[in-house]
Amino acid sequence: MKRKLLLVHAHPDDESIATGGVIARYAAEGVEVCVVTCTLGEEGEIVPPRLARLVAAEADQLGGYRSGEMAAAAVALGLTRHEYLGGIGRWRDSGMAGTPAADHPRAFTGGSLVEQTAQLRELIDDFAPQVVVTYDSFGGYGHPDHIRAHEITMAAAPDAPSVERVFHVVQSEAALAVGLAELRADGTSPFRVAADGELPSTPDGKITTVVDISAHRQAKLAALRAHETQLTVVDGAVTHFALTNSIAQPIPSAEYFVLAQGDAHGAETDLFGGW
Ligand SMILES: CC(=O)N[C@H]1[C@@H](O[C@@H]2[C@H](O)[C@H](O)[C@@H](O)[C@H](O)[C@H]2O)O[C@H](CO)[C@@H](O)[C@@H]1O
Ligand SMILES: [Zn+2]
Repeated sequence: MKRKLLLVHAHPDDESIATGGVIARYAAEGVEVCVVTCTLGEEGEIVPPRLARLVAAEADQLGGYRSGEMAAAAVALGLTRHEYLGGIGRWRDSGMAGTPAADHPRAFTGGSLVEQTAQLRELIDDFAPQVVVTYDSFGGYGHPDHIRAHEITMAAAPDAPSVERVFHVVQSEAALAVGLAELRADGTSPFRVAADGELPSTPDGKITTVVDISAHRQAKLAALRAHETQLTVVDGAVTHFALTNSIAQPIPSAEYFVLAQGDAHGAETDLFGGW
């Protein structure tokens, strides 16, 4: 049976930041991979000064520009199917918690949970994945759109006939600490290295699945570079990245998951393991 993996993300860039390695790995292994992105990331900040006026408060063109970044990242990852929830432009980036963007009439978090869940379920029934990946209930770091993406996925996926496993992608506490220590020891990052405990992570005792993505790290880096409005990739002794907040973050050679539903047998190092 053809293996199929579906990943549900909030903004263009999340697919590469959180799961770029597993997308590249499984696509290379012949798994059919589909990413659903819930918004166009219209409310994002912008790194390159030459693009600064695209922001929502000025030309309000960032969403369209990021759709192009998303397409380029898909090519870098070997991703062959990408969907926007409800169709491109249906749901708008709600902004960080507490910002007025949440009041926009098309804001993702202001939309109907029932409608959005039905839109996702329609995609799941059409694609028929055995494995579905999204964020944990905190959305990874608390962004309202990430939390809503978790909510609709956990409403739509578990009882879909094809779905056998649902995973939450998380940051490994241990891998993050090692990566930050390497960045501090290297001492050459142009960005501030996050302090221990500053970035959200999951205790490794809760992690069920560690997928080695070292063979696909270059594809992940290329996909990250495609999202130039949102982040900077720093090449060097310790290749790392920083979002628009200019906080240096490591790029581990594995991606980490917590099995939220399904049979854990054989899933220690492979989302499809044991089958
Ligand atoms: C990775 C991610 O989810 N990015 C979101 C996030 O962007 C952050 C936001 O602009 C914050 O104010 C910055 O300090 C941080 O560096 C950014 O990563 O929220 C944006 C607005 O909702 C969203 O467009 C972006 O994809
Ligand atoms: Zn996001």
